[in-house]
Amino acid sequence: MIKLENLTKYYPSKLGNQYVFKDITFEIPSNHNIGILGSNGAGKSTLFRLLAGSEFPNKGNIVTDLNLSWPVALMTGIHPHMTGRENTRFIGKINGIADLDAYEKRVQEFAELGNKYDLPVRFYSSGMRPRLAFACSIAIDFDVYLIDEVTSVGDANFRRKAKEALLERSEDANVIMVSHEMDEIRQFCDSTIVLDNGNLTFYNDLEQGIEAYRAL
Ligand SMILES: Nc1ncnc2c1ncn2[C@@H]1O[C@H](COP(=O)(O)OP(=O)(O)OP(=O)(O)O)[C@@H](O)[C@H]1O
Repeated sequence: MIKLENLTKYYPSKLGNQYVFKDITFEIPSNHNIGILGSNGAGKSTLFRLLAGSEFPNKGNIVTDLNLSWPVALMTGIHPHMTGRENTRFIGKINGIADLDAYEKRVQEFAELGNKYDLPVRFYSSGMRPRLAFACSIAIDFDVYLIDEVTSVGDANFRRKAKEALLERSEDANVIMVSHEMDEIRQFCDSTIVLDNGNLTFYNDLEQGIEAYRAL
């Protein structure tokens, strides 16, 4: 269960507070793979950051009994001055992984960074960083994976591998995904939430949701 309770989120600006969500109460249905759809600026990434706990609401709460990932492709929690290996162990530790050696090995194998795994992340290319972040996330058994544009992770080969890993994981876990690619939404999701003007609408029928989004 993930509940948004009287949730308000705004960003202060010189034009006044810019509200993304105003006093929203909404339950994100469990046991669904959900695509979040909405126009540019509708609040998809903001919702993700709130779900992942990397930002807080101005008012209200998000209540959940599930273990949610951080947004998978994003660099949340990766420290540029630490090596890939050090980041992995740090992330493993804060996520309560008991066997850190096994976790480190899984991440190393999946990320395929070669000897760069032992260099500080600030020396990584822009494609290598999300590979590390993705590997750190997929190697943890979360209940729900928050996926922001999986198409943006690494090169074509890595993207294929990332998609396969996610599809495999979605047999036991669920995904909540933001993507502007409807093929990707169809591949991973069975339902959608459409964001429009600060409102969230759940569509149990994926195609109906895509149609509603296109009609915006
Ligand atoms: N850090 C911030 N400071 C100020 N305003 C912000 C900040 N982050 C987001 N916003 C504003 O909040 C609104 C929602 O932005 P958000 O990035 O969540 O939209 P989105 O649906 O993910 O858009 P896109 O499809 O373009 O990625 C926008 O109006 C944006 O300008």
